[in-house]
Amino acid sequence: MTDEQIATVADAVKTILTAVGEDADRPGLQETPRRVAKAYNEMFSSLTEPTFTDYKLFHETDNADMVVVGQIPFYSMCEHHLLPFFGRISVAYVPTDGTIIGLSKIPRLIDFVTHRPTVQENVTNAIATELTRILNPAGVAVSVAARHMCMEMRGINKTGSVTQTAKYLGAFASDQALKQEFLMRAEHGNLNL
Ligand SMILES: Nc1nc2c(ncn2[C@@H]2O[C@H](COP(=O)(O)OP(=O)(O)OP(=O)(O)O)[C@@H](O)[C@H]2O)c(=O)[nH]1
Ligand SMILES: [Zn+2]
Repeated sequence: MTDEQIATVADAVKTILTAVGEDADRPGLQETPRRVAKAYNEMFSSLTEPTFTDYKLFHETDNADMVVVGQIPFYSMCEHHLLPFFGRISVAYVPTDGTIIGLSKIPRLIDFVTHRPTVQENVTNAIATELTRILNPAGVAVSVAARHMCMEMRGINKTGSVTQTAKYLGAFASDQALKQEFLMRAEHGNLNL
């Protein structure tokens, strides 16, 4: 966000504090609007990036087995309440023609799709869609498990409930054994590390 956008968000936060009945000028709150604006600048950082471009592809392997990156932590904000949802994402793809992506770029892609107001289903689908665009792989699998603060600290108040979503494309959609192997490796493959 620009300095002007940060100032606008800070003004809006001060308005909210006053509207809910706080004294926005009391000492403990004087810096709060600007802190919240800076926090939003981090949490919504990908709104200033139109597309995900920060990746390199390699063609150094003839490996056609699935690559699994499991249990990647993420934080996002639900677009309905602007409250956090967070959890873990497991991603797998089956390379085509030995084309692979730098491993760190998968968590970077997760940051790109989660650092904006969104819903869990969109996070799940966007990761699968972007990896398909980038890698044209033989298959993509994405599994997301998350806790939603809008279901825990307000509303229905169900503490600890876990929402699970998944997207399977290509070989993972057509081959049940491959899907099962992904789920097994994503959930249990790192227990001894
Ligand atoms: N499908 C989906 N729903 C979500 C997600 N995050 C929040 N929600 C839901 O969005 C819905 C918004 O429903 P509304 O009825 O418009 O809002 P509300 O009155 O605050 O709903 P309650 O949470 O039931 O009090 C709620 O059911 C939330 O649980 C998400 O990632 N995916
Ligand atoms: Zn919500």
